[in-house]
Amino acid sequence: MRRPKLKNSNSGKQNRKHFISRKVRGLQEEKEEIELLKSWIEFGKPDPGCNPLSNPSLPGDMPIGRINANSFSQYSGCKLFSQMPLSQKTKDGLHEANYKVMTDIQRASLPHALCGRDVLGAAKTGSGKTLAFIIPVLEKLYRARWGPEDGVGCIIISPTRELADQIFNELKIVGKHHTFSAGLLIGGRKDVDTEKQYVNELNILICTVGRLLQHMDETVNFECSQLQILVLDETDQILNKPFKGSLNNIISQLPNERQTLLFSATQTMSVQDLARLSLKDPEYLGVHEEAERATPDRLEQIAMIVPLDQKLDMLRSFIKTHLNCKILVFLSTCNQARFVFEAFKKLPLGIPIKRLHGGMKQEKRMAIYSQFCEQRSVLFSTDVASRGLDFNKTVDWVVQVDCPDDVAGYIHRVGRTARYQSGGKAVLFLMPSEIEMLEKLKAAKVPIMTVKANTKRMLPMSSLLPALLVKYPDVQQLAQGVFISYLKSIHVRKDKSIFDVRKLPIDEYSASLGLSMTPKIRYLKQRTKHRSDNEGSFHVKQENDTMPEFVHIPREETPLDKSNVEEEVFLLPKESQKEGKMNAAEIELVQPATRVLKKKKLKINPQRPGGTRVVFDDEGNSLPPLAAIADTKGGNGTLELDKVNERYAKLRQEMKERDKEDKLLQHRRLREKRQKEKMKYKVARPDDGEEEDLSGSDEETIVKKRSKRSKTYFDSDSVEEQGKRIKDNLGFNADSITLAEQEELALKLLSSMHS
Ligand SMILES: Nc1ncnc2c1ncn2[C@@H]1O[C@H](COP(=O)(O)OP(=O)(O)OP(=O)(O)O)[C@@H](O)[C@H]1O
Repeated sequence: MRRPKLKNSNSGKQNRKHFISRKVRGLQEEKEEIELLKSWIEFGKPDPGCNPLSNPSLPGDMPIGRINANSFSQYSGCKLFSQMPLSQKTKDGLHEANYKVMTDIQRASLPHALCGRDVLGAAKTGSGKTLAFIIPVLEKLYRARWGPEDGVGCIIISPTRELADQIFNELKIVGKHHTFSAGLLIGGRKDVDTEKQYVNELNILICTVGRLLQHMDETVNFECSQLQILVLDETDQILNKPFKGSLNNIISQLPNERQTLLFSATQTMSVQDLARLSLKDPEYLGVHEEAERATPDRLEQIAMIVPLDQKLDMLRSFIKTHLNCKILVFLSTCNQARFVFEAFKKLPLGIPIKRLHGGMKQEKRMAIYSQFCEQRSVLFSTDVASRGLDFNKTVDWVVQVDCPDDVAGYIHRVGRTARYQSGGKAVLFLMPSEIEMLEKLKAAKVPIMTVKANTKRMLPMSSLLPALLVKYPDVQQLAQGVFISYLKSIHVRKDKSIFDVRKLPIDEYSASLGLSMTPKIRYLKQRTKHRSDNEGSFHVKQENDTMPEFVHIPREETPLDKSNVEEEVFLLPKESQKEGKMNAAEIELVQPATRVLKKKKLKINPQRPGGTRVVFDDEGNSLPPLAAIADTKGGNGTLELDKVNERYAKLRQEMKERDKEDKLLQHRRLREKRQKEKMKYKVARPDDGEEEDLSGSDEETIVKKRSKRSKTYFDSDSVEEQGKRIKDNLGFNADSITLAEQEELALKLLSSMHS
């Protein structure tokens, strides 16, 4: 597009001056506000270890902020956001989102978090923990005058992609008037390469563990050495398996000098966890510890004893009698979510149904999640939706068809309803063998009432399934997958006093899924013996009566089977596989029963050239590379596996070290570059005493630099076209300069270059 000619150069100059002086005035005001906030926060900061909830709240007619030269209004204990030492931009964002009165966790944690302390916050589900960390993040970066040249200032880590997306949206709402750039970095997206290009330009990263680690490992310039604040949402989950290893890796790459905020409805942190996170005198704020119940007050909870083979009938009856409700149904495995969804699609319930599980494509997951927020429907989900998700506070019923792993799992699942000030209901189907769970729940202050299911009014589902399975072979395959994966999900659970696979009515369960024959499950008595001989050690099964074990005899593979296999592996403790810590029982779950683990000796011909690398012997004759480690002395050309392993380990080590050196070098270069840019920028900042100099090139540098502080939201899935997307997202800020103003500036630059 051609630049329009300026008709009147005088009026152009005047506009320019007007614009620049307005900008400078804005900067001066910002500087003064920051000074005020810093003094106010310092003046009224709560004593370490105190819970601000116990402080009296501020009377309504008290002045807010500076009272006289050296004193400020009290903020620890106050009830309204407007009484807190927050920037006007944050206050405006909160006001527009209709956030006025703080919740308990916000009242308790904000005063500590605002003055830079590490915080461990625990409060019931739906009590507003998200704002309790978003506000300190915005404020910390604002008071540090964080800008694009400063790079990543905050990392918020979430256990699931949907929760990360929800946090990102909340940040966009509350941080609307700030100029920071923020990015959503979550797995399951194709365009990681585009993310890599922009990740260093972002100030706030909201990410899942895996994607963050991927950037740390793969993005050449990824730099977070200036990190100011780290947030872990659902901390207890992130600190445990399967995230534990990755999180340790991430933490090791972050600077220790930072503020850390940890939040969850169920905090089960150990001293080691605190040490891992290098927390400094953290403030523990468990605001509902003294409460009578661990779950929201407006939540009604009931439990029903339902035998395994009647669960589907009960579920169908339940949904049919609650067609006007939004219902979230939890199942143990992806296979179950798939199967139940497919079956109910073919036997309609009279209400829209959806499914959500980890085996789905990311775009689909996001779409389902958004649809369920808006639409009255039934969502069949795995625990992927059990934590943090708000669904617009509109879920009426949470139905747990399968018992959760533990009490914490239960609290998070039921917490998807009765959020903030709304009410909700939850029902738990318990098998007779799982009744002990009720005691555990009651001991953890979960008020749950047992009701008797009215089996007479139960609508049959299992009786309809055999015909359905005959008609749809793909659903039949799914049913078989459900059978296997459900048994495995019970088998891998830790609490054996409740979850005992031997107590399950296997044949009845198989029949209730519509299967004409129970899939072959060979029960083996666990026998573990470690034997070592000359060839090394391996596991063999041995007699042991304590725990049964099962091995699934694989069927012929079909496309559906493939997905089942993925899920079955998913059900196993992944990290123990990775870390080589699987016990014999777990190994048996993944190995076909007939597979014999044998250590083979590979034979090679040392004279046969192979590969491109040439190795020479003492006489200068060329040898293939592996010949160097072949047992040539013995004369049989046998390749010693130990030597091979040793060699590979050495090579791996070398590569790791080189990789590390490269990364360090790259980081150093980048830091130097940033430092230079920052210096240039800081020299040119008006708050360093240069705001008076508004003529000539300095003034242009200031405004140009400041105008760069427009906001970018980077959500790599939100717009189709990459380049367009990034451009489109620039300039969200109401304070940022308009296109006409930018053109004007560019014009001035050009004319000053020519003159
Ligand atoms: N001060 C407030 N005023 C009004 N609504 C609020 C306030 N704080 C939070 N909310 C609303 O309450 C709901 C629950 O908040 P949030 O998702 O932060 O809860 P949570 O404690 O993080 O829950 P979970 O433990 O399930 O993650 C959201 O819809 C949020 O918009």
